[in-house]
Amino acid sequence: MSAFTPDADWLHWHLSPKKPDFVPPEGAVDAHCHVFGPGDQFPFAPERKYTPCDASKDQLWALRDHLGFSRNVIVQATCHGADNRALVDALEHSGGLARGVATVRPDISDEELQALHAAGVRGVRFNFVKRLVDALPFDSLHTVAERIKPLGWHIVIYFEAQELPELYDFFTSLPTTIVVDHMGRPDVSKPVEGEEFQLFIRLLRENSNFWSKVSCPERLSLTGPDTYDDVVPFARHVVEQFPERVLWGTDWPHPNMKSHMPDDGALVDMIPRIAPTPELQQKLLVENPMRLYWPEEWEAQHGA
Ligand SMILES: O=C(O)/C=C(\CC(=O)C(=O)O)C(=O)O
Repeated sequence: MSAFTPDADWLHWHLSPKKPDFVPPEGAVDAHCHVFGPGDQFPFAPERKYTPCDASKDQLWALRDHLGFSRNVIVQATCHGADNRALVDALEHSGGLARGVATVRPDISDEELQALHAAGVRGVRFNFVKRLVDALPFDSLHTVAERIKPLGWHIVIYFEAQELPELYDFFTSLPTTIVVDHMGRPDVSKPVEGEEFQLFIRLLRENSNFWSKVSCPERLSLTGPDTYDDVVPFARHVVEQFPERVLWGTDWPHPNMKSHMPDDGALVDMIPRIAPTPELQQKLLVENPMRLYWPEEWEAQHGA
């Protein structure tokens, strides 16, 4: 039993997701997911803005296998703050099949950075979503960026589309590969060719170090929890325009979902709708995440 009580409106992840009709290619990577707690072993951060249920590494591995995936990229969520112990524990018990994206403070020691790298961390996350976190000042984030660049790490950024204009110049000043969570959370009531989403497309087009996850239709859709039809054009546009720089993830255990809880198997079945050819699926699910998170292994198998 966890030492923490989930928020009263917390939705638990889907306990019996369908077996996907879509069979992912061999070596497919779930490139955005989380582990939470268990709270009595890995306490949630005092500064958190939500309290989740526990969601263990073993439950994540079971979902991976059920969906037909082979590897995970586990992303530190704000409920754990800069305490990466639950993440590191999962990485150290993954048999090399998981990599991590941590949250670190500017004053982290070199020894702590090296230990995170040894565990399998390959990036840090900058979260700007106000309901989740009070973001650090730009100069502090620049300090983190300069500290992690020598390790070859990248930076995952999470923001809402309406904030992109004010964040744009800061983002393009960062010195590493940048991965945008969930396409920058577009307002899908607006057109793909509209000003708001085209600013995001310009960010990717004019900056070859920028990647995007085409995940989380369940967070973005206004048409409800069946097919997320209104999100498909946005994700498909990004995949077709930037096939070498896209990633996909389940976002299990789907923190802070309020309207419904998606079936992870149904999320997998959306992949052919946003990546309609085997070549695009191979890049999205295997080549791109392997190049970013397991580059040595990928280059050993396929050349640089
Ligand atoms: O899990 C996600 O990608 C999205 C989240 C949670 C999150 O990012 C966090 O807690 O760090 C959200 O929109 O509430």
